[in-house]
Amino acid sequence: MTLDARDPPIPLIESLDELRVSVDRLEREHAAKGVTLSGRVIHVSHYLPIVAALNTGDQSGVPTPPKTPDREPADALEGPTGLSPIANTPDAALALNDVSPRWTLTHRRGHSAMHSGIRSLSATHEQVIIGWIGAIHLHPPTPINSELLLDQKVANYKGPDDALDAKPVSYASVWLDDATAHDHYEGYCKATLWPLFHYLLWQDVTTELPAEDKDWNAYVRANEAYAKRVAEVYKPGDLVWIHDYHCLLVPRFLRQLIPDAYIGLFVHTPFPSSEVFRCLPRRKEILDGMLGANLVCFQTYSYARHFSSSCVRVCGYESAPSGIDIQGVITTVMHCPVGIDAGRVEKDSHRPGIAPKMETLRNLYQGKKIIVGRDKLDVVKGILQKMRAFEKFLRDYPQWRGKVVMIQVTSPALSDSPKLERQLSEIVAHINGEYGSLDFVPVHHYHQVIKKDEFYALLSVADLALITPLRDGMNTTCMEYVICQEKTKKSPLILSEFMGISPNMTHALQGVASQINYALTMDESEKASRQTALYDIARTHTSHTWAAVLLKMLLSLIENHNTARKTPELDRVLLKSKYLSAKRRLIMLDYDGTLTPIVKTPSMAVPPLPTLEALEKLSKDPRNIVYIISGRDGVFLDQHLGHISQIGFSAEHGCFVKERGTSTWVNLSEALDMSWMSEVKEIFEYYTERTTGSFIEMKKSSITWHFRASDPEWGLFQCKQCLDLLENNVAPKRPIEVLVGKMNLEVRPVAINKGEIAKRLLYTYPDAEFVFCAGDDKTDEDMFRALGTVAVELFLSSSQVFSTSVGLSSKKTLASWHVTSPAEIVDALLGLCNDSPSRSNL
Ligand SMILES: O=P(O)(O)OC[C@H]1O[C@H](O[C@H]2O[C@H](CO)[C@@H](O)[C@H](O)[C@H]2O)[C@H](O)[C@@H](O)[C@@H]1O
Repeated sequence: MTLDARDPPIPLIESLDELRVSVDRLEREHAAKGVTLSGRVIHVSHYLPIVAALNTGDQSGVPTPPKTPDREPADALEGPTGLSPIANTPDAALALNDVSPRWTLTHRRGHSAMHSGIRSLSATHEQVIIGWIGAIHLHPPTPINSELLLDQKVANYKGPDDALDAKPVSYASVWLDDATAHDHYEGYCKATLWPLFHYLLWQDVTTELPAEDKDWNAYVRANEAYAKRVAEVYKPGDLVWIHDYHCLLVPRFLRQLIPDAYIGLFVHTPFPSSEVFRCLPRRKEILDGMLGANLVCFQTYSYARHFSSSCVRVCGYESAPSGIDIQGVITTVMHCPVGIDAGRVEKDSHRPGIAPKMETLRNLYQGKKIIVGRDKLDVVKGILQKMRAFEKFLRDYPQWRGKVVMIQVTSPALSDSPKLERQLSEIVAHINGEYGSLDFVPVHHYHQVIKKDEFYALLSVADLALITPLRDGMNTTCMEYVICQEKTKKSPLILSEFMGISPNMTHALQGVASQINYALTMDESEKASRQTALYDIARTHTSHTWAAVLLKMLLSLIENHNTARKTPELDRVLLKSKYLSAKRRLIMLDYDGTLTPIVKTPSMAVPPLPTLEALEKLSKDPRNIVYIISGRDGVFLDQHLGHISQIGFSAEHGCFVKERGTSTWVNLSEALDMSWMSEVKEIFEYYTERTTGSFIEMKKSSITWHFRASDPEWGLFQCKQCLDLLENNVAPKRPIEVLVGKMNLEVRPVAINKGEIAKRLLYTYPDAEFVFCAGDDKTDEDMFRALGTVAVELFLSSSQVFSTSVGLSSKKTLASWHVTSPAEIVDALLGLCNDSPSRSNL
């Protein structure tokens, strides 16, 4: 099978030393520009790497380690960070931490790649690690109320390797009540998000639908608690990295608490195709939660692409070259695969205890080829399918019968699946019955947590590793295998193509039954060359380089983040006071997206009642000159607003004008060359035929091609093609300007724009002492630009001119003020003409 061509392997990255130099350089550059950075990184993940137990008196009670959360099987061992085994015993932890004898803090296993990456940053940065401490194990079970005490203990916790860090690491726990913790993790995370993110729609994993609302509410509560905890420890200039699918709403909640925080989100799981993701009832909330981050990063390009595509398709957001654009605010979307602590694994794989275990295994399976597999007993790991493939191999290649053993280790998953266990036992028994004999057993299945030495011994003696999950965010076992094989057999590796690691491990084999035969008969030189390539990847793409890349990426975005001008929110008190003191007021208003919200079909964008009320009231005041300056044609404006006789109109981006109190439209484009219209129409027709849902809006002097109702990605792609054609082949020869609007492309004469109309009005009413001009899209920027120049000529001070953009404060605009919705514009207008105080005065 071939790889998805769109999912390229990650090119070789900078070495860890080079990355650290780049990070240091970026920080110096920021400092030189006056950007405050604290030199501290806050990491947020579901669990702290700590287990707490309270010994309530019965000394016989020893805390049992909690079940490992959903991570690669290697994590269920002692962890490839190579933690000293002594630290994993409560007594040792007491000695290490010097805590009250009642509390025992021990190292939590799991997420080893993430934690070793995080820890590696301590070489250069101070760090705070925030997470849930987990359920407290009481011996004997007793009610407790010792959170405060435990909080201090956690803050001062020293992990097994913390003493080696150049910069301090501290810990802060998030407190979740039992119901929230349970429904957040076992509920929304494991029963809803996990299956969906691994392409298992819920009916495949359970006969009952997940308790959607209860679990969702707990997910929200838990995510709020994580965000609050970050806010409590946050110092200006901290970089915040939030990890994984348990915390997808934390970026948004944190953004609300600390608007200027530098936030990164790393998703360790797969992110499914938008067609699957859109099945999630809370899809929009999840995406909005994630988009609170400045940077969202995934393991692979495919996952990043699926995420961007979901933002476009589910939320209707725009895709920008580097990420997702929500009204001018960009969330950058990147990918960077996590690796392992290769140096540590290398060292650990040569521990003295391993060689005798390898010898034992060799003697046990003398003369046989050994295939190894180790997976969590989780349906997404595809163990049944792997067994079926092994059976097919024995069926198709009878010459191997009696000569190959498959050693499959499964570690317990979070929640037991008796059905899966039974099915696995059945298929193992079937293969052994069919292809085994009294003195030969082809499949050896061990369902247990094996010791790291045993695991590394197994990986080292193997002739082939078979790692074939149905879906896996990354999978680091294969990297450990490659490291273990370097000094032993250089045996090949078969990987499923549905793993995050696969695009990077291009020298592994894909496919199963026939590839087992191929791998077992591979000559030594091919084995060696494949191993060299795989080893190179495992050694260079480590958990340490991953963490350094994350830091570098977030630091690289800070410049944009800081230099992006924030447009202040419209000051309604100032607006009203300037309005009241002016004897003459000029009010220029765009229509779509300013006086009425953007809707799917242009004809549905009728003015809401408050808009009509505001326009009627404003235009009745003889001191007010009110104009609508729109891209719409005169017919539409007449139909919906024509009855308000004291309003003046400009239609089709300035091509037509209807003065106040008159009923005649004056065509300002009459003298212009309009021969381009048929050519542009033909081009738009070409694209309409090929873009389902798109249509052309023909006006008298301008043409608009709409694609809002089309497939969003195809529509945007076609729009870019069409824009390219118009700009490069038509615009250079014809007197036109091509405008990129809101899900549309517009073409109008180059000589006329909304800015010209705004200038005209400013010169016509030079006695205006108050100017309010509002718009939402790029064509309205022409008005704001004109205001900037003409206001100076007319001696209008900046406090008299209220150019107002509808959009977020970080949207790029020439306007001086912003509001976030058309409703706020209308509310501000009503606030001006009503005697009652405006909303902001209340
Ligand atoms: O200058 P404006 O008053 O803002 O008008 C700009 C264009 O607006 C209309 O299209 C946009 O609004 C539609 C209704 O909300 C929406 O369906 C469409 O996707 C938007 O592009 C209008 O149809 C165009 O003629 C105007 O030029």
